[in-house]
Amino acid sequence: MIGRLNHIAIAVPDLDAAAAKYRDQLGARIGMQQPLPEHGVTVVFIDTGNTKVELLEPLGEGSPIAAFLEKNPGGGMHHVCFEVADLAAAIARLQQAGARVLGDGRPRTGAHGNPVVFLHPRDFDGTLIELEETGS
Ligand SMILES: CC[C@@H](C(=O)O)C(=O)SCCNC(=O)CCNC(=O)[C@H](O)C(C)(C)COP(=O)(O)OP(=O)(O)OC[C@H]1O[C@@H](n2cnc3c(N)ncnc32)[C@H](O)[C@@H]1OP(=O)(O)O
Ligand SMILES: [Co+2]
Repeated sequence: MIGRLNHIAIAVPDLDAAAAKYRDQLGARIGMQQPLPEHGVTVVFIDTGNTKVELLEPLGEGSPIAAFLEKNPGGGMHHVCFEVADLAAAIARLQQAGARVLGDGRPRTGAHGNPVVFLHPRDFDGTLIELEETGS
């Protein structure tokens, strides 16, 4: 069911500082900062060729990454995102198996304009998983 690894997300306390490190020390190509208030985060994507890194900084009150950064003030690996061709079918299969789709269980529009959902980390060995419908 899952396809390519679309991105690995890293929560950071300071997005400008993190992006500068990837650019200046790792020689990475840094995308534009995207504030996504509907997701409570500001993101920067880094294209590594075979996948992407998503740097995440909290935005606004009640950010879903706020508690994570309180526990990990220096930042850390936050989630992995896999591509799926049919998100509705994936959700049905996961819920049938007892996995929890976060929020109201319905897809939202993610940073790439595609439908996304998140799966509870306790159901996947302590890893928060994002599924993104890419249609391929
Ligand atoms: C920009 C859009 C999009 C994209 O297109 O790429 C994004 O990536 S947005 C990214 C941010 N959005 C989200 O993360 C949405 C889904 N996340 C959530 O709903 C919450 O973060 C969460 C997973 C429910 C956790 O919320 P939190 O407030 O931290 O709840 P708890 O403290 O109750 O945590 C429960 C449990 O889970 C552990 N946890 C929390 N976050 C993670 C994590 N990132 N990875 C692994 N484990 C995590 C937390 O430690 C608790 O564990 P226990 O203490 O063992 O109960
Ligand atoms: Co993501």
